[in-house]
Amino acid sequence: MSYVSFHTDRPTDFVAIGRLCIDLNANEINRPMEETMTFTKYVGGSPANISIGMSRLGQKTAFIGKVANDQMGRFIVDYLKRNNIETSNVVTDQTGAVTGLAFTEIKSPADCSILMYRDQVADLLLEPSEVQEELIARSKMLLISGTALAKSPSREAVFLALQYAKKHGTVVAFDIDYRPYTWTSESETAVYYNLAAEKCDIIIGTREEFDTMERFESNAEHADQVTAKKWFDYSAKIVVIKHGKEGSIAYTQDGLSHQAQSFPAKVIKTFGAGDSYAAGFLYGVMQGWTLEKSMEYGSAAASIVISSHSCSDAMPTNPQIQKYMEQCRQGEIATS
Ligand SMILES: Nc1ncnc2c1ncn2[C@@H]1O[C@H](COP(=O)(O)OP(=O)(O)OP(=O)(O)O)[C@@H](O)[C@H]1O
Ligand SMILES: O=C(O)C[C@@H](O)[C@H](O)C(=O)CO
Repeated sequence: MSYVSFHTDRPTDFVAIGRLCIDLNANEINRPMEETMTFTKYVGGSPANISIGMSRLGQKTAFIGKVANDQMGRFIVDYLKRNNIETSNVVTDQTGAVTGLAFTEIKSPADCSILMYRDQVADLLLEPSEVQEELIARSKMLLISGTALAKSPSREAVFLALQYAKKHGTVVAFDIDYRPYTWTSESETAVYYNLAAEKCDIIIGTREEFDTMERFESNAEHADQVTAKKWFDYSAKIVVIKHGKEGSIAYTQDGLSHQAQSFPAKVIKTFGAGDSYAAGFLYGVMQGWTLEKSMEYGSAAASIVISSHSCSDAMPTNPQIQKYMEQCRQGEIATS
């Protein structure tokens, strides 16, 4: 059964709005940042990673965002183009803003963190007037990502994009993507996340991210079902709650729940799991697959990415995911 219906006649499958950044991933892994000397540069930012994932899966993909007018900004745009992502709505900042940097610390497969440099970043300067209505109108799905709601004018740009999506019947997916360092307070986060989630068809987040959204509500048990139910009174058709290695659960308007286990992985670092999961899952939903199959696909994509050094560059293609799933079935891949 299909829980969301798409305008299948549209030329663009998927458009994401939000941040385009740089990841600098530690080359010397299994040690603290203090002892890390070299890094490899990749395109980063959760919605950028998801878009790259969707494009690798063969979806006609576009991006709405803002980059710095410097070498890093040009590197990002060039990488998107090389990955067949339309950049007609990627605007170049003219105010001297910089590119956000995420330095990753990989102390162990289970203990990774990100050190962010995000003062005066270009991605949060996207103006509402820069969002192309025409692009959203010709896309089947719009993905919004929580971090873009953290500051004006990017916040208003995302709300305008949501308005355009409603007007044109574009399906909206919301990846909560909570990055505390971008926000002023948890109360501010909860208010804006709720305002955005009300307008979305598919909401994806971790248990902890939903807890942040529920700051002003009573869900003392942190019950996934209680979390999901609230959104069906607004626009949601699917609510996905992720539980790391324990897998994920999706709830649907008809009161059903759908579960997925995680796949084995030889984990290098855990970040990027959520982005690859989102790409694989949303791809499945767009193909009209069952939620179980879509979640399984997302979980396999996540295992591939966390077994790799990068997030964006490691986003898998369909043959890679299918091969990985088969190898897991044959018991050829064991958890590290
Ligand atoms: N250690 C792990 N081993 C195997 N699969 C994992 C592991 N961690 C996460 N995953 C897979 O990735 C999916 C999403 O992971 P998670 O719930 O950690 O999301 P997230 O917190 O948004 O990720 P991120 O670390 O990128 O922010 C899980 O549902 C699971 O399938
Ligand atoms: O989201 C960020 O800004 C950092 C990401 O680019 C990084 O790849 C990651 O954390 C993936 O979720």
